[in-house]
Amino acid sequence: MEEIIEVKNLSKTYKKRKSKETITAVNDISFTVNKGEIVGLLGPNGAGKSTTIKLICGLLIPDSGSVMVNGISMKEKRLSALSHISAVLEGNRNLYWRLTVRENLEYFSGNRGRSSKDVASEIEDLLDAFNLKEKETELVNRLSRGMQQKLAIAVSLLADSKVILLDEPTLGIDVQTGYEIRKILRDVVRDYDRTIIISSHDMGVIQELCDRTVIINNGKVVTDDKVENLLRLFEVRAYTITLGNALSNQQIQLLHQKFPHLDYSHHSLESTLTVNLTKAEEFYDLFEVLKLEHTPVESIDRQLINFEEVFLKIVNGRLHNELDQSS
Ligand SMILES: Nc1ncnc2c1ncn2[C@@H]1O[C@H](COP(=O)(O)OP(=O)(O)OP(=O)(O)O)[C@@H](O)[C@H]1O
Repeated sequence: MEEIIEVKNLSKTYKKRKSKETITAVNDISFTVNKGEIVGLLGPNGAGKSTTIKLICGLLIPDSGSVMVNGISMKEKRLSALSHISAVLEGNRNLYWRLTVRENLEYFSGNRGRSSKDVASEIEDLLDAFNLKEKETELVNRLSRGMQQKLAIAVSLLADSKVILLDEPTLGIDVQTGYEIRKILRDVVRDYDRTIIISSHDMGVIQELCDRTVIINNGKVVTDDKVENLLRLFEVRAYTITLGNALSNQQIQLLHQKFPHLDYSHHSLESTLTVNLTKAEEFYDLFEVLKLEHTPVESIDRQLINFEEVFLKIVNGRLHNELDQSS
């Protein structure tokens, strides 16, 4: 696969104005993005996602490390590298507020050197696909936040650049418009044959749209893998076992020795064990311990894990344990 973005050992610190305190927002981050991929940048608040996006689109200059866009160094040939990138940044939608929807589409495509004849039919298609046809003569400052976001994404597609960076595309947008934006990104953007990097908190966006996700925490890459691999890593081994009786202290101790990440809860109505099993044989170990006190098993459910849970496990440092167990 052909690589279009290479982020190498990127670091960026900020200085707080008043206290002069230094904040390391991005700390030696490296990853690559191949042509045609949709890659999600995921991470908790303050992880460094927006800073990474701003470094990739040249809005910030790194303290160290490099960004290559289509083989061109952002540091050495900034304008040439930037000609391959369109960015829709959070809180700054790069639109002219006193122009109408259609005028924005026409203006920005012209701005990127495309003739109005060339883009005429594309503009019609985008107005349709983004459900903005009815609003084409509306001034941008009269549009809702969701419509402005859709327009900003449409403008980025018209710019004809190879890479689109979307920072939090569904943040602060209602459920319906969020769904529409995801659908547009899934259906339309793929037709436009673009490479996309999306930063988001929205697990729906990551799970539905992204081929791969780079998870960032405290300015570092924690994992970089296909969404389906991350889901599989956790999904196949998590079981919840409902017991007929409470466990004895000896049983709890033995189970914790064998399964360090086991969760045991006991309420007046129910006792449950939640455990990640690496191999089927581990069931025998578990049942041996239950047999000591003839603890009845009422049910065994394999847990269906969603991406949100996977994400929490990863940022809470559980990934390495899971990886160690699976190797
Ligand atoms: N201009 C700035 N000046 C000082 N510190 C900053 C600045 N911008 C970001 N930071 C700090 O850098 C760290 C990373 O911020 P960044 O916005 O990149 O994270 P993020 O993952 O995008 O967070 P969020 O999801 O909350 O938007 C945070 O601790 C943040 O407070």
